[in-house]
Amino acid sequence: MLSIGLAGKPNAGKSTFFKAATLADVEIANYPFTTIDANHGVSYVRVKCPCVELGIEGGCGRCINGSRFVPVELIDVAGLVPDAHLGRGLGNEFLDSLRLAEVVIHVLDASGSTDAEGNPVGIGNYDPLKDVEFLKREISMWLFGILERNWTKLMRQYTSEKAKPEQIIYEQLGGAGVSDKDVRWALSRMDSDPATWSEDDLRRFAELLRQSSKPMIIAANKIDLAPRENIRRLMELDEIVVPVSGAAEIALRMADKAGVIRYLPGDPDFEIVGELNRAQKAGLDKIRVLLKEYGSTGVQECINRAVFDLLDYITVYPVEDENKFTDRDGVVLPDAFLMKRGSTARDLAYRVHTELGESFLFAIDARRKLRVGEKYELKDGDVIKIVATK
Ligand SMILES: Nc1nc2c(ncn2[C@@H]2O[C@H](COP(=O)(O)OP(=O)(O)OP(=O)(O)O)[C@@H](O)[C@H]2O)c(=O)[nH]1
Ligand SMILES: [Mg+2]
Repeated sequence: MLSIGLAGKPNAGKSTFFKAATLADVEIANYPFTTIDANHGVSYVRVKCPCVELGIEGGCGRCINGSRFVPVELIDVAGLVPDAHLGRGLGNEFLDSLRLAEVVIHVLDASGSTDAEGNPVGIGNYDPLKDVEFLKREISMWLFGILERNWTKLMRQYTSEKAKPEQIIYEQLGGAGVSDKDVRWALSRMDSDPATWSEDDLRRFAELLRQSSKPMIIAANKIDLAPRENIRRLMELDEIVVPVSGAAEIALRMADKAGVIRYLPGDPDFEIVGELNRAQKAGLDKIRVLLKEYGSTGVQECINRAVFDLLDYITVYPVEDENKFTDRDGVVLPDAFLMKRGSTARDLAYRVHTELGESFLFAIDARRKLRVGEKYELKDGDVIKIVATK
């Protein structure tokens, strides 16, 4: 499953975001290092279900009013402080939790109520813009550290055994979730032979690897507390910044679960359907004002943008019957798969089952009832039947 890391300084609201997005019961508190061991959980991207466009009567049964939720893994990492890569605040161990993450949501306390180390200082007493860059540096220096440890040996291997540098570097970084494509891309951006690199060159290379292997989106969290000026300044940055209130999302999801409101993650509003006491009503009224101003709580938007904008994934729907859009048992649109843009019909076959990939003959684009070959590039929302020899 695709993995998304939640990272940032202590007390920024990572576990709150995690709880909001997974409804897992995790510890949340207003002091640094509440989380020590990373939390892993399942959250979802929200997509438009094809059953609406396909005119399937009564819907498909797998979506809620045309919104389909496709699972992704979320990792709530312990708080990172500046110089974490040198081991400060157990930083190295904490950074290791990001190994599996393909993309990072940088949870940032936009209210300015916590300092660089996550200590509470009162709203507006810290400039959140100061936190924007530090996480990139920590992650790239962590990658640098992994490379530097064996660099001399690696380069000796490269020059004496004439091994390919991309292979050697990839193997060294394999466990850090860096792909061979990331390594090739970063190498292509360097203008000299790795054997001649200075320490600064290696640092620059590590930052390129970071950009490629752990792209980042900023969740400007605690918008319910934040001075508007902070949000405005963050939004002006040359970064993807999403205004977020993890706390508001938890309140809405819990109220929905309790049956007092109707709310779907990512919705711009909610409907009150149950009995509320005065305090609950006041709390929800406040959240409604926030939703009006920002469009949503931002939690779902962060997850969606991380997966679709940064990682460039698409959603495809394999079926067995191209006319009824069902599987063998008659279930309509049974599965939704997240795949990298550029994936082919054959890649989808492999994804469904290795055997299906191996015995692939052709595929049928079920929307157009059109036969396509193995190299057919899948499009977002495609409904595909695979035809194989077995
Ligand atoms: N008002 C408000 N408070 C929030 C929000 N998100 C988190 N908080 C509060 O911020 C504090 C820290 O939240 P956590 O989720 O524990 O933060 P963390 O980043 O996981 O912290 P560590 O595990 O210590 O690194 C808690 O008091 C939360 O209630 C938010 O959107 N709005
Ligand atoms: Mg935490």
